[in-house]
Amino acid sequence: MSKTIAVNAGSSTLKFKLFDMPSEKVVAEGTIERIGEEMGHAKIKFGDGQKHEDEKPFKDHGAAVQYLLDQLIDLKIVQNYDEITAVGHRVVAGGEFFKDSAIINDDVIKKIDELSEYAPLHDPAELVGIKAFRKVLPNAFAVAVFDTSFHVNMPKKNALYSVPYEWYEKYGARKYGAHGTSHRYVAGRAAEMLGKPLKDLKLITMHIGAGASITAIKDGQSYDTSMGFSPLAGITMATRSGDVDPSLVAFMQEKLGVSSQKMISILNHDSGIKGLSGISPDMRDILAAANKGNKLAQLTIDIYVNRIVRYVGAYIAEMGGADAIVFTAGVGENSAPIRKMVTDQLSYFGIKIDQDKNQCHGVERDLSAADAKIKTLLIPTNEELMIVRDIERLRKQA
Ligand SMILES: Nc1ncnc2c1ncn2[C@@H]1O[C@H](COP(=O)(O)OP(=O)(O)O)[C@@H](O)[C@H]1O
Ligand SMILES: CC(=O)OP(=O)(O)O
Ligand SMILES: [Mg+2]
Repeated sequence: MSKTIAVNAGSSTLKFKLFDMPSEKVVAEGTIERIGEEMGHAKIKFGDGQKHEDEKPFKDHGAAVQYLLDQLIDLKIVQNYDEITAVGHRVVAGGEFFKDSAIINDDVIKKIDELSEYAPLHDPAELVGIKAFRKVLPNAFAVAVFDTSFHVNMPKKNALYSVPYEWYEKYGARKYGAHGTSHRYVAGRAAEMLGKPLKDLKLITMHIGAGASITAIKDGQSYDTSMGFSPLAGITMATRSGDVDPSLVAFMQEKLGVSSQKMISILNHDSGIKGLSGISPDMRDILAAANKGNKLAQLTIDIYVNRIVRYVGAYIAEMGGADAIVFTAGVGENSAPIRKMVTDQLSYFGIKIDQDKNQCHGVERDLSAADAKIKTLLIPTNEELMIVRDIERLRKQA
């Protein structure tokens, strides 16, 4: 039996799933969290319910990938790397070039490298993973699955900025969005849960993790999304600001006497939940601090919830209604209080959850109250499964 590994590098995490193929049975999976922070955490599940955990710093994604490769052998998850015959990598920015997943070769690597400026927090880290796996698995069938592919055909009226049109023609200045693999997966699951074809549904999928984006899905396709030219735009994130007035950026750049590159770095790394609260980029810490009466933590939560509500409201208007909203990713899957705050504020639209059903995390569940007009679904994302399915699809075509 051959094995396929899906590698998913997020801004603060490295996740993997190892599948037995063709059964798609997950034989090992793990997450390395809090990469780049003072203390990191690794969790690997494998075998018959065996678990391995480590509390140690991972200075960057390179360290995390090396750790993962070492553990595959040390924990005897595989005897030999050759057992893994296919590998899929999540890549955030594929620009307009990658309209679909792609078989990795030197040209594809070069192109991803070129596109890195569109997603500086992600693509370089993902390239580290691609190259490290290529070294130990030189013969594996390797595929890159792009976050942006799902959004690439969104209507131009939603993708373009109100700036000189030639910026788009000459430089590709448009909204690319991200998390497409996740939005695509949860939309498909939502259609199954609702028992209707995806193309007949209007959905709003809220991928709220360390990075976060909200997507309006209509006719089975991405119709609009909150991330922009890069994953810096949209709602408040762990360390990313989300939308800000560009004039403020220029103003602050002058006040702080920093370069535009430094300014973008501050907006990417030192803003969002972390910058507002001064406590932590992690919503768990902010909720705990707010519970103890920390006012800035409470304000951070209020801003965070407001941005989500703002986009959901906008997308209901843009699509002329919605059948369901979907919570997914780290915060969406695990935080009942955030789900409650968001849905409470959306009650005007007939969004209403059952508070008992909401007391759960990480399970697929319809959270809607009996009299809700728009359904609220909780759907744990599974980008890795989508990656594995894309690998199989491309393998058949190859
Ligand atoms: N129980 C929880 N309550 C609130 N937030 C949580 C909880 N569990 C995880 N999170 C949040 O999820 C984030 C990670 O989301 P995830 O989607 O896994 O990350 P990434 O964006 O790196 O893929 C963490 O930064 C943390 O803020
Ligand atoms: C694009 C993006 O923000 O990804 P992540 O949420 O994994 O950081
Ligand atoms: Mg992620």
